Amino acid sequence: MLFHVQIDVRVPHDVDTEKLKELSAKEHERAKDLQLQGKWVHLWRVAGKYASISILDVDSPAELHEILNSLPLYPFMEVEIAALCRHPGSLELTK
Ligand SMILES: O=C(O)C[C@H]1C=CC(=O)O1
Repeated sequence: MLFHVQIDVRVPHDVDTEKLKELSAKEHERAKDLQLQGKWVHLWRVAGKYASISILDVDSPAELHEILNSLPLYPFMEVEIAALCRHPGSLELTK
């Protein structure tokens, strides 16, 4: 199942800079693992924002929830999700 996921990161002003750096590094490691597993198929920065747009390919909404919940920066994230299905005009060149 494909999901479009928009993540806006809202970091509270009182978060320690070093702690934030550490969480960001862990976040990128986790994102890398999920990409290598084929779960996180697109990861794009939204230009000019601390935000991203992603496509995840997971087995269920429950798995998506589990993955998002496992992200180190999750406590600071606002997440918008849309479930995707094939558009009838798509050439179906990808799965
Ligand atoms: O946008 C960020 O850098 C925060 C977070 C969201 C996805 C990811 O890999 O890191």
